[in-house]
Amino acid sequence: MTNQNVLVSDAKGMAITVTVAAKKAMFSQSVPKPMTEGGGGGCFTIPMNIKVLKVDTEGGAARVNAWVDSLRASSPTRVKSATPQSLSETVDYNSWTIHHPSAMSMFEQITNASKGKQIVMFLDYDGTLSPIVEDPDSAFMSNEMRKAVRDAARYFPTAIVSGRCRDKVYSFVQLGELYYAGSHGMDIRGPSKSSKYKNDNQAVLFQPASEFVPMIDEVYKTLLEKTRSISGSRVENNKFCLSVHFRCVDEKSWAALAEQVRLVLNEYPKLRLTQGRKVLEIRPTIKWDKGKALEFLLESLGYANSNEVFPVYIGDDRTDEDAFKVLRDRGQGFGILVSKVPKETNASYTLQEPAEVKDFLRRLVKWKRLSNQQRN
Ligand SMILES: O=P(O)(O)OC[C@H]1O[C@H](O[C@H]2O[C@H](CO)[C@@H](O)[C@H](O)[C@H]2O)[C@H](O)[C@@H](O)[C@@H]1O
Repeated sequence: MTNQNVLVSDAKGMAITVTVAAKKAMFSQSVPKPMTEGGGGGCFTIPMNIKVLKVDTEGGAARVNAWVDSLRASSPTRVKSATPQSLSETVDYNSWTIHHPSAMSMFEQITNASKGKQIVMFLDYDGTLSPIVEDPDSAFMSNEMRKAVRDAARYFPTAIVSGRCRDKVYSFVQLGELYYAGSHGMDIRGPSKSSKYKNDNQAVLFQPASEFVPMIDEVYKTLLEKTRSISGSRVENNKFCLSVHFRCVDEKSWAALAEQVRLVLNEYPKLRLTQGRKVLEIRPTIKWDKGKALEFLLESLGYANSNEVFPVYIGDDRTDEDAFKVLRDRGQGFGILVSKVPKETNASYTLQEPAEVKDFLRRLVKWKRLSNQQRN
């Protein structure tokens, strides 16, 4: 892969800048070749591919039930406590943490593995920087978390990688010095504020799904109409993708809501479904996800084929697994899953909740400051 930029056109014929490797990854079947050198963090992983929920016209009821079961399994209704309650929960939890230890308890091993390399930080938003709340418009991040992210960005190039629309996630984070990859990586922008990592000759702007915007708008309007009678349902327009929220819907109506999604999607074979935390996400069938966005950003930062980079990706969602898998396949850096409950994951380490993410970022900044002082 090279770090050379090329111009391609979006649907409106506007020139946008993409790197050669990103263009290749987007339009070909092949995934960029995994790196075999420069491995960093430990990888105790259970191989797992993110579930892409298939849309078919037959067996609709079975399909809808499978989605609902999958939504339930991936987003436990209530976590009573951070610590497991029953003996079997304790056994499950303990064996899971052997394979995915806490990033706080493994802090020294992590920083040792990163020595001599540039840490690049990738942060998911919902459930990672902000706690999960019922109203998606109120998922604010605390000022302490903002400060922790700002401090981290002083030492490490930092990107927010979110399923949200880029403008929306920017309005929550409000830090101009970061990279933002909104709509599951389908809308990437570099820092707007001066940053020591920004390369002005290489404006990062990438929107691989722009031709889908009219279709997404159409589906958004149709879904709003079709789901209006389902109390608590909500459809969120994330520009290049949509989220259909189940969180405030009575579980008895989940199948009805999922059925509406299925019926609408039957008309759009160029769209696919993925799922997050009590949410079904509708997005274009292009080969682009958070993992591809991570690779694109690394390349834009000049680390396409470098052994001197140590990417750290922190996320809580199934869609973050694409990025964890990229890091595992590259054997570079590591993923950290934010979760209080055992989950299948390609992440190497875990943190329990956003408060721990903040502590981890603070500790990393403190460690970096100290090691810089010792060097000078
Ligand atoms: O990639 P992310 O930044 O994690 O975004 C994924 C989805 O996050 C939001 O939904 C989730 O958080 C909401 C607020 O806490 C919560 O109400 C919802 O149940 C969660 O699924 C966002 O609203 C979605 O559009 C994103 O796709």
